[in-house]
Amino acid sequence: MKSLGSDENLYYSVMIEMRGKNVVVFGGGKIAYRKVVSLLQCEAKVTVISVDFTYEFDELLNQFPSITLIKDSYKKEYLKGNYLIVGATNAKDINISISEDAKELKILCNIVDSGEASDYIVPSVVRRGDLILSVSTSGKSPSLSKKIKNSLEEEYPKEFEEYVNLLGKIREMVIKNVKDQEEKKRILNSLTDLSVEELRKML
Ligand SMILES: C[C@@]1(CC(=O)O)C2=NC(=C\c3[nH]c(c(CCC(=O)O)c3CC(=O)O)Cc3[nH]c(c(CC(=O)O)c3CCC(=O)O)/C=C3\N/C(=C\2)[C@@H](CCC(=O)O)[C@]3(C)CC(=O)O)/[C@H]1CCC(=O)O
Ligand SMILES: NC(=O)c1ccc[n+]([C@@H]2O[C@H](COP(=O)([O-])OP(=O)(O)OC[C@H]3O[C@@H](n4cnc5c(N)ncnc54)[C@H](O)[C@@H]3O)[C@@H](O)[C@H]2O)c1
Repeated sequence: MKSLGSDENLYYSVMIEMRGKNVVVFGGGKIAYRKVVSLLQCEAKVTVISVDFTYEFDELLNQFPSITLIKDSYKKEYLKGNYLIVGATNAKDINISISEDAKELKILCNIVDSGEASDYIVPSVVRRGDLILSVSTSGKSPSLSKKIKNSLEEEYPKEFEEYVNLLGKIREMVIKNVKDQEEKKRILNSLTDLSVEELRKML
């Protein structure tokens, strides 16, 4: 079997259910904010530790009361009990310590200024309800990821949210009612040739 990767990285793409899981983010700047928002949207339980915070973090407190903000500098003790760690300070040496300490505790970390020190990296994402389009360049060019994301946003407009919902509902009906395996597969594959209007009529 052929190995997948480029020379440096062999990333495995996964989708993680984050609801209720503890995540600690170090840093209170622009990049930390971006990571925190996407984690909160997935209903993770986020604690942010930073020497200082941009004003946007105060606004987050109103919108997501589950967030905890702690004004402090990095300490290893903050890592314990977390499912994921994000090192997003602007201090390279601190980010490296976060990575080393996380490895010792066997907790996956994302270090925003070093793909190498990260166990996982974050892709550029387009969300249309349950349709999730993720783009990564394995760290080679986040700018290209963003550019491709922007073109996917146009190619897959908001209507795809309803489209995927309908496909999901009809798929369940087909799985329940069609027993023949080949016939089931044929029908499920053919559903994606139908328009939203045609799918709506099937319900
Ligand atoms: C996708 C996105 C998700 C997110 O961050 O949420 C993301 N970066 C985004 C944007 C962005 N980041 C940077 C720029 C400036 C232009 C440029 O450098 O190209 C822009 C563009 C902009 O801001 O306009 C600078 C940058 N990024 C990293 C480094 C350090 C390094 O390379 O080592 C530096 C240099 C810092 C310096 O200057 O020294 C590292 C990483 N950034 C990643 C993700 C991971 C790899 C993703 C991949 O494989 O493509 C990885 C490895 C780690 C991680 O963060 O997970 C988000 C898209 C936002 C969107 O979707 O709109
Ligand atoms: N991954 C990405 O997408 C991406 C994009 C651009 C930049 N970066 C990198 O991310 C880093 C952070 O960028 P930013 O714009 O958010 O920086 P920033 O200067 O706005 O914020 C840095 C934050 O780290 C905090 N901090 C510093 N030392 C700390 C410590 N010891 N303990 C706790 N908190 C500490 C500061 O108080 C501040 O809130 C940059 O150094 C840059 O290299 C990453």
